[in-house]
Amino acid sequence: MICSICLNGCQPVLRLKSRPDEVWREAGNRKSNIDINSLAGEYKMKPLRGKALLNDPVQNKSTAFTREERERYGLQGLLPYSVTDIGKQQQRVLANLRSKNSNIEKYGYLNDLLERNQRLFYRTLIDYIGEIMPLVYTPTVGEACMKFTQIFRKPQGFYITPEDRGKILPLFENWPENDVRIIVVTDGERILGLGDLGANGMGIPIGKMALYVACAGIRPEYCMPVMLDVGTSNQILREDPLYLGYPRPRLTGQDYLSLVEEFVAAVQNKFPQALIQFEDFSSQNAFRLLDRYAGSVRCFNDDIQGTAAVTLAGIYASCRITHKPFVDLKIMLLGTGSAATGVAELLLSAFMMAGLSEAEARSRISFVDRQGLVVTVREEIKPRVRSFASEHAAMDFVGAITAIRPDVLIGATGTAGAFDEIAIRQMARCQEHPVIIALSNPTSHTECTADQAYRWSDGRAVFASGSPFAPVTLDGRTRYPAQGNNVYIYPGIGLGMVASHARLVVEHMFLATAEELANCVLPEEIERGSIYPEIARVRDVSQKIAVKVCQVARQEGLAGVDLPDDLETYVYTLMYEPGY
Ligand SMILES: NC(=O)C1=CN([C@@H]2O[C@H](COP(=O)(O)OP(=O)(O)OC[C@H]3O[C@@H](n4cnc5c(N)ncnc54)[C@H](O)[C@@H]3O)[C@@H](O)[C@H]2O)C=CC1
Ligand SMILES: CC(=O)C(=O)O
Ligand SMILES: [Mg+2]
Repeated sequence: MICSICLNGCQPVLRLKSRPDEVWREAGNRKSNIDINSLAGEYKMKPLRGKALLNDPVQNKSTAFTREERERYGLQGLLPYSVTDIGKQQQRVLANLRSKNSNIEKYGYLNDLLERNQRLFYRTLIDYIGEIMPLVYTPTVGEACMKFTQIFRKPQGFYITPEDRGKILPLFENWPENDVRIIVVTDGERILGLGDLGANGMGIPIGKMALYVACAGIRPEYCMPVMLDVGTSNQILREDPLYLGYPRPRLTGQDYLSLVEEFVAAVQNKFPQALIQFEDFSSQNAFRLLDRYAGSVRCFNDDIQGTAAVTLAGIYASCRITHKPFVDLKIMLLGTGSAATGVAELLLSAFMMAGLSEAEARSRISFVDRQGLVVTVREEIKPRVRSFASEHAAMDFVGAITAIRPDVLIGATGTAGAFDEIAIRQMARCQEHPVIIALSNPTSHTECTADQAYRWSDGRAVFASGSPFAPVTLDGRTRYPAQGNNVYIYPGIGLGMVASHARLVVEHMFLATAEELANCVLPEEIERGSIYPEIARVRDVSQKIAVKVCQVARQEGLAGVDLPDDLETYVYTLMYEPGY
């Protein structure tokens, strides 16, 4: 019998909700010195009774408390008669959810559910990930951030402002958990393609964390969303009487860097096992912080590195549709920010790993910005982009497509419509199956829609986008766009880091996980033109990504524990599976 988790023949007994150490023993692996209970051990719960128990989102089961539990915990009279199981509760949640008129109402309802009954929230998110992910993540999270001041109900996550300078470490004592393994931190300066949203950007770390739990089985208590609220350059927000953030102009320069430094040092001190995920920083700070910390601190930047891996995976998978060898590809990037530059740098390594010289590899990658093709004769070029500048004469975007004839076009601009009809038609003139990856989020900021990409390429494009699009039927044939989003990478990276206790996150992890993600795309998905796995399989994917991270950690001598041979089983045993 094939296991529905790993799809490779492991015994379904692993699905049982045994204690992790029992599962591990069952797997027959005794080669490790790992104390599995310290990694995935049961969460120690406070003993609660009565109303306090019903009001505790971690322990609450609401109508699922059995008669015996109702008696034992003083719940009689506090619940309606019927005892229901989690499945029935899910049906009620779904009926409620689907009755809402707008996505933002659904977002609010789901947030309330999380605050009421954490296990029911995560179980439902996992079981209905395709339907619910767009409501807790892109695109709805973008709208939620824009409306954060109006829809705010209950504080979640941890806020740090310049007024906390010098006392971040003691402030961490206020966080209810001592064992934090993953921190997603933003300063709110580049929230999706929406710009500087200041403290309203807290929706992003919260949404990313929910997906860590749902997509990779990271235990909720290990997760800490953080807002480094250093002010905002968004004057409209600062002047909004309902604005909840630090209502000053954004901290810059040394004042900014020293606050981040204090935050990172405090994390090392208080939560030494934590992985820090930098998220939605401005491009300049994103690179600055990554350069400063990647070599010494367990951290990565999701927009630079997670996005690069997911994009590289999509490019690898596209070769199975276009039947072109990866080493022959020419890739054009629109935008020269964090995401595009991260993609170019990982692609460079991937091309070189595939046998190209550095010069040859660089020549396969071209950048276009608002001024057109980035060419060597230009005076002002961003330092990280300069080495990719093309030898061509200066020309506009469509001219560059015509001259270079890229196989793959990637948009990371945050600008709606940046792939217009002329550009897509030109791609379709140059290539039988142009690969178009419109990374920008949320949907309102995508470079082009799925419908546009298929229509303007006469149905021949291979299309993926950062936010999800429904299938498109054109000339009687249905096309299935894929979602090219770092959600396929970062949760697995986090799980792999939790599993391996690796000291650092290194580039090989992103190269290896990109390959693995591409391998996860099933033949039937390739057949229908998708370059990413169906989102419903994201937990299986994250498990495989985590295994790759462990393998790289072991190969590079970075693992903090002696990893066992059977990494699939080991990683699986660490994954939180919500239920009663
Ligand atoms: N799908 C995914 O997993 C991810 C998507 N993104 C999305 O990518 C977008 C960009 O993110 P970052 O690179 O971090 O932002 P960024 O602000 O660092 O870079 C955006 C770049 O696009 C350029 N640009 C804007 N409009 C343009 C146009 N019409 N033509 C040419 N260049 C243009 C800007 O000058 C800048 O260089 C955002 O919308 C973000 O949501 C980012 C990370 C992951
Ligand atoms: C997906 C993501 O990380 C972004 O759009 O910024
Ligand atoms: Mg991001």
